[in-house]
Amino acid sequence: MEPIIETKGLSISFGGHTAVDGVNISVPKNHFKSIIGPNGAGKTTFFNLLSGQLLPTKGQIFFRNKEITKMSPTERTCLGLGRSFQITNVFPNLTVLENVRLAVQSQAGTRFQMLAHYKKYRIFEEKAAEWLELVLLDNKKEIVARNLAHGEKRKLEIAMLLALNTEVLLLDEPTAGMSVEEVPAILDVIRKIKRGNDRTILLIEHKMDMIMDLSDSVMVLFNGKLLADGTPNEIMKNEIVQSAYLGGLYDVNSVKA
Ligand SMILES: Nc1ncnc2c1ncn2[C@@H]1O[C@H](COP(=O)(O)OP(=O)(O)OP(=O)(O)O)[C@@H](O)[C@H]1O
Repeated sequence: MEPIIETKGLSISFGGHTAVDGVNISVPKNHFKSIIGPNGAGKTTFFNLLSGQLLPTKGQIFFRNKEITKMSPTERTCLGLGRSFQITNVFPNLTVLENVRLAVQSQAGTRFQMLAHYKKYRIFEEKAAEWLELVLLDNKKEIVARNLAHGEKRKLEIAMLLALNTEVLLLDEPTAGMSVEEVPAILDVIRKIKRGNDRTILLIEHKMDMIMDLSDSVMVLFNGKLLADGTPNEIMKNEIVQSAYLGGLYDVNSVKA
C-alpha cells in the first residue's frame, strides 16, 4: 500500500548530540503505529520533526509522497498531519465546548467575524458537541477548561485534534500523568478512533499493554536510532529489543502468536 508518511534518513543534532539518527519509516494509510523506547530515546523529538516544530539537520519527510521537510506546522496541519494539542494550547478560561468549537472553526478556515452569523456558529457548535461525545466529555461541555481534571484535559486535547479533521494523528503519551482510573476512558477513545478506520495514528506510549492492544506495528527508538520496526509480536520477541529496552521485564509468553 502507498505510504501516507515516509521519512528518509531523518536526523537532528543538538550541539554534538544526535537525538534522531538516520530514521527511515514508511507508514501506510489507516495504519496504527506505536513508538516506544527508553527515556531520552528521541521519541518526542521524532514527533517534533514530523509535525514541523523542529527542522531536521539531515533527511526528508514525505506526506502522501509530497516532500514536507521544510513546511511549517500550520502548513502540515492544513495538509492533514495533526499533532495533539498540549494542555498549554487549551484556552483555560473558555468552556470545553468553546475550545473545541474554535478548533472546528479553524479547520473550516472561518474568521472570528463570522461568529456574527448565528447559523454558522450553531453548525460549528453542533460539530464540536459531536467530537465531545466521541471522547466522552459531552457532560462537561459548559465547564470552564481550567476546572477539568487532568485526564479530562487530555480528552479535550484529543477532541480538539479530531476537530481539525486531519488524516494523520500524532498522539504523544495521551495517558501521561493520568490516574489509573482515568486510563480506560482514554483507551476507549483511541479504540473508537481506530475503529473508524479513516485515520492513520502514530502513538508514543510507555504502557506496553496499551501498545499490544492497539498497534498494527511498533517501532523502537534507542539512542535516536531505529532499533526495530515490526508487528507487536515481532517486537516483543526481538532479542535485541528485549535486551536493549524491555530488559526481559515483559513476559514474551503472554504475547499471542
Ligand atoms: N531542544 C533540544 N535541545 C537540546 N537537546 C534536546 C532538545 N530536545 C531534545 N533534546 C535531547 O534529545 C534527546 C531525546 O529527547 P526526547 O525528548 O525526544 O526523548 P524521548 O524518547 O521522547 O524521552 P521521554 O520518554 O523521556 O519523553 C534527549 O537527550 C534530550 O535531552
